[in-house]
Order: sequence, then C-alpha cells, then structure tokens
Amino acid sequence: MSTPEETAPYGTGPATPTTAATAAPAKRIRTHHLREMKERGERFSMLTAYEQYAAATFDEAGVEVLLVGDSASNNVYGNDTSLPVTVDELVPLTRAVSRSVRRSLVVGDLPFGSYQASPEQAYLTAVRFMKEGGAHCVKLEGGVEMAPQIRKLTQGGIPVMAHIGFTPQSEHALGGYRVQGRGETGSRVIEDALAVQEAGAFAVVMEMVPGDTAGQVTQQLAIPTIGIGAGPDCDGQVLVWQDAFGLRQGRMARFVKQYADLHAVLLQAARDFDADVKAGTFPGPEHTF
Ligand SMILES: Nc1nc(=O)c2c([nH]1)NC[C@@H]1CN(c3ccc(C(=O)N[C@@H](CCC(=O)O)C(=O)O)cc3)CN21
Ligand SMILES: CC(C)C(=O)C(=O)O
Ligand SMILES: [Mg+2]
Repeated sequence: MSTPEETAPYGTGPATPTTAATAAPAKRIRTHHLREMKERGERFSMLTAYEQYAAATFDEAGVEVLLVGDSASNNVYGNDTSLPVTVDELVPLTRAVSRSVRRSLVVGDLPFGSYQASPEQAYLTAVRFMKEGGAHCVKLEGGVEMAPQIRKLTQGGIPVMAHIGFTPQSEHALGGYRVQGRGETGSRVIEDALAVQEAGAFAVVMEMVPGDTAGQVTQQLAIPTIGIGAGPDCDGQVLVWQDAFGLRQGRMARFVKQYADLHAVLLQAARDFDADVKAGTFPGPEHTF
C-alpha cells in the first residue's frame, strides 16, 4: 500500500521534479552566489514565474533567479499595465513559486503603491512577501529616491534587488514605454545604480537602458546587474516568460527573443481536445472505468 502522499497527483511541488528525481539535492542559489558569479565573470539568467509548473521547469532548467513580477498584473490578471496589481494578489503567487523550487532564488516584486510612501511601509510589505509568500528577497523600482527603503529592508534582514532605467510602475511619470538614459540622462542611470548599491541592494535590474551605459554601470558596480533591453554587457538577463516562450500574442518589445511558440502548441491541443469531445472520440475505453 502506498501512502496518500505517494499517490497524490496534484500539488506535489518540488518533491517530484520531472526528470531530476535521482539527482543529488540541488544547492540553493543565495544572493551572494550571484555576486560570486559576477566576480568569476559568469553570467546568470532570470525569468518571471507566477505558478508551480513554470517555476519547477525553469528551476530544473538551471535558471538561477525566478521573479514573481508585478507584471503578473498583465500576464496573470489581464490588466493593461502593472499599476493595478495588489499585494494580496501577488503574495499567493509568490507562495506557489517558492513552494515549487529546489534551487532557484525567488524574488517577490513589490507592487505599485506598496513601498513608495515610506521605508516603514516598504518593510511591512516586504515582510508579507517573505513570511506569507516564502520569497527569498524582494525587488522594488527606483534609484536615488528609494535608497531609504533599500537601507531599511536590508538592515531588517531582507535582501533587496533594485530596478532602475525604465520602471514600469512610473510609466505615466516617464511618459510611456521609453528607453531611459539616452544622452545627458545617462548620468542619471549611473547615479541611480551607485545609490542603490550604496544603500545595500544585492543586485540591480536595468530596463531599457542603452547598451553602452549598461556596460559602464556593470563595470563600475560590485553588485551584479541584470538587463532587460540593456544589451549584452550585464551580468544577468531577465525576460517575462510568456514573451520569451511565445504564450503571449501581440506586439513584443524589441528586447524580446522568442524561444518557442507555446501559443501555437496550446491552441492546437485545445482544438484537438474540443474536436475529440464533439466527435465522441474522447474519452475512449482506456479512459473509462
Ligand atoms: N508581458 C510583459 N512583458 C514585459 O516585458 C513587461 C510586462 N509584461 N509588464 C510590465 C512591464 C512593461 N514593460 C514594457 C512594456 C512595453 C515596452 C515597449 O513597448 N517597448 C518598446 C519601445 C521602446 C522605445 O522605443 O523606447 C520597444 O520596442 O521595445 C517595454 C517594456 C516591461 N514589462
Ligand atoms: C520585467 C521584470 C524585470 C519585472 O519587473 C516584472 O516582470 O515585473
Ligand atoms: Mg516588475
């Protein structure tokens, strides 16, 4: 007789990786490992993840960092922008991802309005991602102006990933989806990068920053940089997984490379199922008790 746990078909989380069941226990990625990789001149990868199967698969693939992005606003909840998503909506997704990884570092992305008001607000929000969501660290958007928040969290035992350049939560203030730091404003990106490092951030995302500026920042900083639309000279790269693997349809930002066409695969599978049901060819005898 097997135990209920052994036969439970769902919600098995990281205990049943698809192929790695016999592999040695994976060593968890910690924030200092990313810095050591930078020091050795090695690059690392980051993808968004919002639920169990994507998270477990990317973990198994060797992706070092999984971001439960506030981009769940668009890619899970169907909003047009990242602004409407709430802490109450993101924390359960973070919990799903953190339960599903064996090795990857899980980053909870603090949503718009949940940390900008004060370092205290930021701390209380970040604690929810760590306690209820099981996140290993958090990310927040902003440079010089967010240094007090970054300092407060870091001193309170919560590692912080910063996010500078184009910061989608400020799209209305920035005047739309635009490359940041072209020409004279390049110095702003460098000031922001130095400020977040000084405040204690363990890494920094740079979004839509000219490649040469991102390369300079990467050289100047001791902490790793992670690019999205910031050229090849960052220490790591991040993409939204539904963009990279072709689940999302529509116009993609220039920085997206498409590695698969999951929309086509899923569409065909759904059409085949629908046709089988309508033809009476599913379920067959082998599916019937
Ligand atoms: N699915 C998805 N992918 C993302 O990359 C993403 C989200 N959602 N949601 C939150 C933010 C919004 N982001 C965006 C959204 C649009 C552009 C964009 O349209 N960029 C254009 C304009 C660049 C320019 O000319 O300045 C591009 O062609 O890259 C970029 C980043 C990144 N994040
Ligand atoms: C695009 C990444 C960096 C992000 O912040 C998100 O997915 O929310
Ligand atoms: Mg985000």
